[in-house]
Amino acid sequence: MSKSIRGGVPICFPQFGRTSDKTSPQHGWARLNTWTLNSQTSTSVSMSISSTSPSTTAGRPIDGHWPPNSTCPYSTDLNLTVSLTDSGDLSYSLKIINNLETTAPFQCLLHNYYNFSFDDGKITGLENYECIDTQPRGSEGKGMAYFTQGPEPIELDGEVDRIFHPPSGKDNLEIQLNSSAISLKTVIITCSASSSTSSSIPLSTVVWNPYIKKAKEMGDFDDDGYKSMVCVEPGIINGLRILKPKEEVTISKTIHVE
Ligand SMILES: O=P(O)(O)OC[C@H]1O[C@H](O)[C@H](O)[C@@H](O)[C@@H]1O
Repeated sequence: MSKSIRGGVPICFPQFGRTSDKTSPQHGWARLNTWTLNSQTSTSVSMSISSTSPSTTAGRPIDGHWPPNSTCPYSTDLNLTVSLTDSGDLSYSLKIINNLETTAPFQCLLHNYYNFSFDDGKITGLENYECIDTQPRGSEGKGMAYFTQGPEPIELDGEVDRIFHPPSGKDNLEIQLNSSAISLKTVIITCSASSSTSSSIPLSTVVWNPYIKKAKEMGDFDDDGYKSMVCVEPGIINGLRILKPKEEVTISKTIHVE
């Protein structure tokens, strides 16, 4: 097992964050293990990883579904294709496959890092989402704050670590980033998820910037690295989603700059 890179798009699977099982790594095993390169062209690359591969370690799933030290009851494969489209967009397709005749609970999140200016960056597209703010400001002090995101853009003003769940009926994400880090161009992130056994799956997202103190605490991050980045992390993280027997779930994401 290795350390995940801090940049690009680490894949968080089968959970986002930590579980009460302290032996289970933060954000799961998928970003910590080596993926197999399956095919490559000048504009695309396809790779995969399997929970049952002998080289995949720390493959513990989420609480209550896989007791510590038990044999893995699941067999899930992840197939990822990243490609550059004819119009210059970057496109991701991540397929999560349950190989068994039993169910398998999971969460999955694409932990994208973007070049972004802390000072003037603006994030839009999350109005009416239900926000869980893990780093609330002012009188709310420590703990969590819960609110509905208004129409105003999200700006960075300190440590930001917020989870946004969509309002009913809004399954697909479309988020815009604007900042001088990208010459005030707009980065448009669109993301959707579907299943082989049902229609679309609602997508949540996390917005994260570590700010000064956390940036200093992270050994693999420049002290002032927080000034030029933001993570916008779409995923299936509103509770656990249960993969049905043999079900396949696909998360598709496109990054477009205009
Ligand atoms: O340091 P990592 O394990 O890569 O996690 C980096 C960050 O990921 C997400 O954005 C979480 O919401 C943050 O709480 C966490 O700090």
